[in-house]
Amino acid sequence: MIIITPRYTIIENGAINKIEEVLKKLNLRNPLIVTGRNTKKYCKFSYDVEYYDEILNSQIIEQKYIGYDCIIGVGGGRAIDTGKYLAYKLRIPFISVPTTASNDGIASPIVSIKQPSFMADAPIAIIADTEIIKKSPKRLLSAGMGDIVSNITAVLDWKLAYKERGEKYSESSAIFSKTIAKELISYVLNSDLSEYHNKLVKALVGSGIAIAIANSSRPASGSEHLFSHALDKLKEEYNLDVNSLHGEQCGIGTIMMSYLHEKENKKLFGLHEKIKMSLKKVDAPTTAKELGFDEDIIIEALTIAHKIRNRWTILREGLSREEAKKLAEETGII
Ligand SMILES: NC(=O)C1=CN([C@@H]2O[C@H](COP(=O)(O)OP(=O)(O)OC[C@H]3O[C@@H](n4cnc5c(N)ncnc54)[C@H](O)[C@@H]3O)[C@@H](O)[C@H]2O)C=CC1
Ligand SMILES: O=C(CO)COP(=O)(O)O
Ligand SMILES: [Zn+2]
Repeated sequence: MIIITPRYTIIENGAINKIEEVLKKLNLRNPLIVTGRNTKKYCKFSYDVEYYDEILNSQIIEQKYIGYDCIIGVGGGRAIDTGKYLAYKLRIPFISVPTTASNDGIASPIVSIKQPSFMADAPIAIIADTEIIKKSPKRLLSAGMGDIVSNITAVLDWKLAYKERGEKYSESSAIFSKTIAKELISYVLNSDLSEYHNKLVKALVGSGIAIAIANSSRPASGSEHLFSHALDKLKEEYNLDVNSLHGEQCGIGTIMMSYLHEKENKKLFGLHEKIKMSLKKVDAPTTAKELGFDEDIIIEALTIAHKIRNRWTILREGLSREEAKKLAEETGII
């Protein structure tokens, strides 16, 4: 197995000014920037720029991109994912420049534009400017916490799949991923959050690297992500006007899935309450109402989540409507 991890990871104030230096070190000369409309203002370089939504809405014709020797993704999760995808299609390196810390796609080798997600290559470099990230909308930084607490249930699910289904499992990736989440939860619950944005970016980068080492999203995506993907599916199917974020949905999913794990393992007693408290402390949503969904949608998402992909989790063969309603009620989501 080949494990690809970033060669340069710069996480500091003003890091964006180091792009040229990093390009030089990597012997790259002609990048194409992929960004969004809200983040174009950070692309003050003399390189060509394309909007990620335009790339997603058109067919990628390789001839159009001849001459570029790398892609730089500047923005939130969608811009980064689109840049990563384009780089993968063109077989050129990808440099990740997050302008916020809303999910662990910053460093992961995964492209998750649509389900099922797929393994591309990890970024060759990550340039995370903490000055820009700190100023990004608070809501995006709260969502990032949801994508990190997810690691707790993702790892519990992964171990369950190993025990009940003999799935390949890596204890080192699992411990790495789980520790990242535990440390951030502990920091959030016991601090004034003055360094939250810094710790969050590092946690998200670590989580992406755990995915790269495992060569699977297993360390960071379990039943809580299945629930989030199910919500995305229902949003599209019913054309719902809800602008919930990936990390926010995953956070709510983690509260519910950790409760299911607690019921099967007394040692985990109190886990879902602790996760909920950490989400509340950073102002992330912890109820269906705060997330923007009707109760019925939450229940439906819980009943279809196990069918999203072939991934064994605490949901096993699925929840009935009654079980789903009870779970959402008992955890205070509805
Ligand atoms: N590849 C992977 O491993 C992963 C990929 N994802 C994907 O990421 C996407 C979600 O990403 P999100 O960042 O939650 O949403 P998003 O990419 O839609 O960003 C939300 C909004 O925030 C704006 N934004 C970003 N930085 C900003 C800044 N500094 N100032 C002002 N506005 C800013 C963006 O322009 C966008 O309008 C989903 O498509 C999800 O599937 C999520 C997790 C992991
Ligand atoms: O969101 C992710 C990890 O945080 C990506 O995982 P998926 O494989 O579930 O798309
Ligand atoms: Zn995620």
